[in-house]
Amino acid sequence: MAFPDGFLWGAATAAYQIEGSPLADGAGASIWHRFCHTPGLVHGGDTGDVACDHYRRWPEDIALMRRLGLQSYRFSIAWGRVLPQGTGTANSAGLDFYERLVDQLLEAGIAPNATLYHWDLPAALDDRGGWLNRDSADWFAEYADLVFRRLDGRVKMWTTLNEPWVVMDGGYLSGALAPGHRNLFEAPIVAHNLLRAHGKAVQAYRASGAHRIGLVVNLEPKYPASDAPQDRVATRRAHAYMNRHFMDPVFRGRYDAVLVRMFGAAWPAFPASDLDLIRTPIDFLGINYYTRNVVRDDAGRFPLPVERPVQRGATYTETGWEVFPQGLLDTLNWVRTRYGNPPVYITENGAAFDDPPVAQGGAVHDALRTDYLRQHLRVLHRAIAEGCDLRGYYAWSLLDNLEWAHGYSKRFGLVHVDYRNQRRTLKDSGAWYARVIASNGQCL
Ligand SMILES: OC[C@@H]1[C@@H](O)[C@H](O)[C@@H](O)c2[nH]c(CCc3ccccc3)c[n+]21
Repeated sequence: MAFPDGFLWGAATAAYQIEGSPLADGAGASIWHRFCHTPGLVHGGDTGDVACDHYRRWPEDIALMRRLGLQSYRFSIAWGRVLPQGTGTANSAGLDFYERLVDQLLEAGIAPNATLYHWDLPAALDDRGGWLNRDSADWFAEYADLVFRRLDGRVKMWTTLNEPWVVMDGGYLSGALAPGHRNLFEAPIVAHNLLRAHGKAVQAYRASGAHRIGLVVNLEPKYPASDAPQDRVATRRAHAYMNRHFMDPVFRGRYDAVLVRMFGAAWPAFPASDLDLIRTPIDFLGINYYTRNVVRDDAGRFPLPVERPVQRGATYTETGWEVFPQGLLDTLNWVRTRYGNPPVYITENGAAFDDPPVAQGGAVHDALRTDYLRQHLRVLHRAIAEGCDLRGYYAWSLLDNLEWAHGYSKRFGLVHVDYRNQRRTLKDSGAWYARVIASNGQCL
């Protein structure tokens, strides 16, 4: 099933998950450096101090990308390497690192796709209120403008934020992610400032940039556990809370009324002009898709109880997510019909399984991951046939890496990393993905 000519095949990573050396060469600490170094918050006390040592081994990792035949590589820039205090004086060593990485990617024929924010806020800005401070939108725009002026042209695909919903829900409601707050009143303020920051960065790009910029969202389709009214109402609420929460303001310039009602007294009165900023047009949407959510009656409780009722006969990943490729098709058709069929890249899709150990001679027979990826790529072909303007796909992830609060216990990589000696081993799924890319999906 060949994909359209020009369909872009890639793999994705994020700075704090792979780079290591978080304080090297003048870099400023991030909230994830602080979070990992706070006892009890991350599995096994794991930190990003070393991770995949990509800050030093990036030439070797670009060689791996060439071996996979990647046409594009999605990575994130650590704000604190570029601006150690988050604003003010730039750190040339930090900018140099990303400049060298980008130049070598281009040398290898791999198109860089740079994410400005993948959760690693400079700790110095968190000390000033972080995303709770309305000034955060200006701080982000200052950082974005600096990076655009240095790298735009060599980087031709930019995204502002990775998954503002996860930043809000994980960082300020469940507290499972940095900075670990649990405050219903903070969540909408953070979400709104993230969206304002996105809008200001897009406006900064329109002033100096010459290529394309978008936003990356995690979308998880919600299905009622039954036709019972209370299950259907709960499903609509879950859909409002995760999926329409950021898509509606960015593409339609207003928040979902169901969402506003759910927050009730915790929903502030935002200036109407903010929504004009937030809806500044973008060039493409990045969608991170992993699984679906079956929703049962939530009895009106809020924040929503996070539950995933087990689906008989389904396969589950090591992170407890049901393998449900149909949800990707449903999601893409929902975006197509509700938001005017914007150009879309799947900026993350992948799975953690209990991979077998590296076999003699260096192989990792991760058949479950290959099957997961194959099922989801087949669905993409159908989505294109049904009219979705789907431009490309990035597998999550190039490398096994730091899976946030799970530490190194969950492996998503197409390439296995032995953290004892940093040895990389191409998994069977990686070799298979290389064949998919070489055949433009024909072999699926
Ligand atoms: O969990 C796998 C990946 C992370 O390693 C990426 O950094 C992040 O962009 C990302 N997002 C999602 C889906 C949203 C989600 C994140 C965390 C927890 C639950 C859902 C899965 N992933």
